[in-house]
Amino acid sequence: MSALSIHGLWKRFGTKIAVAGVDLEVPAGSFYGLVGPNGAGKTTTLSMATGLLRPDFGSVLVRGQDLWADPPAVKAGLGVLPDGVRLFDRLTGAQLVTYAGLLRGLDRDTVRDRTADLLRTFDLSADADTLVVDYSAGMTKKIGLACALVHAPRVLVLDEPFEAVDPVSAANIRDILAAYVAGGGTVVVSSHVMDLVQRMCDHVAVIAGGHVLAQGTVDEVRGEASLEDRFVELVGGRRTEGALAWLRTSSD
Ligand SMILES: Nc1ncnc2c1ncn2[C@@H]1O[C@H](COP(=O)(O)OP(=O)(O)OP(=O)(O)O)[C@@H](O)[C@H]1O
Repeated sequence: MSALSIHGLWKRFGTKIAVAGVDLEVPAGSFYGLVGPNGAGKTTTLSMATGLLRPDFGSVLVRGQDLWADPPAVKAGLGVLPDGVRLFDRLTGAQLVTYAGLLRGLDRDTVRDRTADLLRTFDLSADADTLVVDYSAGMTKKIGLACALVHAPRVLVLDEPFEAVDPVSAANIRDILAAYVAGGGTVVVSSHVMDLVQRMCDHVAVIAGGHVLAQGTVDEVRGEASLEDRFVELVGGRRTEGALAWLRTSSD
């Protein structure tokens, strides 16, 4: 069974078609990368795939269950790190993770233990009592990830989890996610870092202009090339030649 199965997903904002008939099959137990240029429709797709944004058309099955038929029930099995959604940042880091755990129906003792574990793992124990509004961008990402993990979901959907995260924390997050996948979980991540996706993920989809251009195992999609070269080939768009001529100091 697929962990996530998306069929014919469409979303329009005014005259802008952000997602134009996206189909994705995320096998259970896979580490799935979603890549695409700015404005490709990744965040819109993931928002619809996680119950944050209602699609105009299309269906989303999470482990065989129709998400939009019963969002609260199906969302219970998902852990989500949305991109650009405001957290309740007037809470401290510890309060925010606690709140996320209680909201997911965990008992207080379990929430207390897991919150401490997560803060330690993400190197945030020293800032447990700092307001999230005062966190750096990378710390905010990590506390968001802790909130996504606290109820031990079977499927994790993470929109740009490594953005602004320092290299040591990124390596820790990679290890945590790899162990989670090894333990039977499924991870979907969007990222702009092709090298990271090539090394970390076993499956990948390339999306541009609201369409899926390629999907499959990383080796199938990249063929003989690196994922980055294949991405540029699929998406096109290297158009710097002759651009911004006025920026060159040699034109003085
Ligand atoms: N709420 C909205 N209202 C209007 N247009 C939107 C809205 N959200 C997204 N869009 C548009 O939909 C398109 C896809 O946006 P989306 O955020 O899904 O792209 P993305 O692939 O996540 O991009 P990036 O890599 O830059 O984060 C863009 O053209 C964007 O301007």
